[in-house]
Amino acid sequence: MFDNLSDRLGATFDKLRGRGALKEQDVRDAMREVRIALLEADVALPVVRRFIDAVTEKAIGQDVLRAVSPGQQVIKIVNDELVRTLGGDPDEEEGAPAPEESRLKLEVKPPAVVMMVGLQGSGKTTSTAKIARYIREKHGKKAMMASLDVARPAAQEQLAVLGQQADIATLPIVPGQQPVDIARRALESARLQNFDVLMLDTAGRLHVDDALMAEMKAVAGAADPAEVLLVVDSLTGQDAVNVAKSFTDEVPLTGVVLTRMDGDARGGAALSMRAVTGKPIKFAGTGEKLDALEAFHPKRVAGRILGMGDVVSLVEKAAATVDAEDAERLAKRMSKGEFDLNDLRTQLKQMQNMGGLGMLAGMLPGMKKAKAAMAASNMDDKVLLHMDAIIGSMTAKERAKPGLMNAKRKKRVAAGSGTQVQDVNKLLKMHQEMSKAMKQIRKMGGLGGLGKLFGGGGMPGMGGGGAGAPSLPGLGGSGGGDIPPEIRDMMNKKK
Ligand SMILES: Nc1nc2c(ncn2[C@@H]2O[C@H](COP(=O)(O)OP(=O)(O)OP(=O)(O)O)[C@@H](O)[C@H]2O)c(=O)[nH]1
Repeated sequence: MFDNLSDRLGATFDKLRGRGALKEQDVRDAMREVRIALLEADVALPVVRRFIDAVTEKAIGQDVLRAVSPGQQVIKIVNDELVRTLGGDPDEEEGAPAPEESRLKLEVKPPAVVMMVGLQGSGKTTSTAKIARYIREKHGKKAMMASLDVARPAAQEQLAVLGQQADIATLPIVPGQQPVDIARRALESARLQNFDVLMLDTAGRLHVDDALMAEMKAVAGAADPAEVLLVVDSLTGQDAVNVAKSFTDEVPLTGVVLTRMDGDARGGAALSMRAVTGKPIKFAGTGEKLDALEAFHPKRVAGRILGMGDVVSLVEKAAATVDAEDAERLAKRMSKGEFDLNDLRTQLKQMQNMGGLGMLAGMLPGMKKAKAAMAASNMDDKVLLHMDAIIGSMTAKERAKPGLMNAKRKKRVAAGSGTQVQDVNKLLKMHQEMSKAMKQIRKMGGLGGLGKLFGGGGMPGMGGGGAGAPSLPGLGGSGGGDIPPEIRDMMNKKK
């Protein structure tokens, strides 16, 4: 699991922290954890080996040994290797477009044929419509779709329905016509009607077999496709990679579409795919809706693998421990953009239940600053108890509006809670940062939105309906599996 990878890395690198230099043995110990995590994520063994070797070699190098923060250095090396394994360049600029090899090559004499192949149920038909739509939105090109699936009853109708939904032309169905003939008719029709692109949705099978491959070859021969995209279900892990390997050997694939990335928190298929097949992943399907398709960005996916998986385990922990009533009250307030010291107190209680402050803050991308504030004030879980006492010594008014407190009141509160004025100030500073972070998270659709991205439930206490908590209004996720652009940006920025 991805959260295992980050858990393991976190635990291992915590041990490394503060030692000043990385010893070979430390790196090897850390890599053992990485290896287990990757294998658990269903990454193919040769890919795991290559990955570990590459990281080990770089990590034991001179530069790393001189580093101030060895743990972080290794995390960076692991991250960069993830990006490379996914087919990206770790040094590319933030916000750069998808790598060249991941882009569609449509600059041929129109109509450019995009042939979709894959097993039954992989999401081929849905992806065909998604890509036709994508081509219109991102390339400004007009696409026509044709289904060559004469094996599955109603497959052609399914594509026609999707075409209607997305306002994309489909080739009229002629009952009884065979795939190669349909392909020829589609080409002719697309040419006559001046379509830029022709999407061919081919038949699937339950397994790779000779008849299927023969049909794919015949269609490719007749249609001379500019792109042959293999659609595989990322949830099937190494099976997806094996399917891809079989197709690669038979059909001139130009790229891979990984569907159901919205439900795949492990990324094993993504990590193995390129290394095993040598074909770039061009798109990731992120939901059932027709706009749930992303150009494949290795850096983003690497970021998700390393960092964002934390959110899932956080969600699970939260679901098990958070008091549902508190959570609902807090969510309501936060949905109005309110977060005072009473809320902070509730939140602190929940954080304690969930394993402490630092852990929680470390998990939430929006909480970076709050975490820095905590680190700066040397806050640990003992301080968490003090904070509860400090807030308990304030008046109701002060809890609602902490800005009201003057120096004299702060002194009183400190005395009343058995702490120092500087502790009170630290707490206020932290509240400020958290309240900012909360607003940011709220803007992004709430933690529910984050949780849903990775197939987890929402995060109770902060919105979204997690197991064991009621569905909370206001802050819920953005629905579906769509990744809101803000979160996408955030995932991109997060290293
Ligand atoms: N969550 C999620 N669901 C998807 C995704 N892509 C496709 N699906 C769903 O998966 C199911 C199967 O998709 P289809 O497009 O019918 O599969 P297919 O490969 O064309 O199947 P055949 O035509 O039988 O070969 C549908 O319910 C889709 O909505 C995705 O990226 N995420």
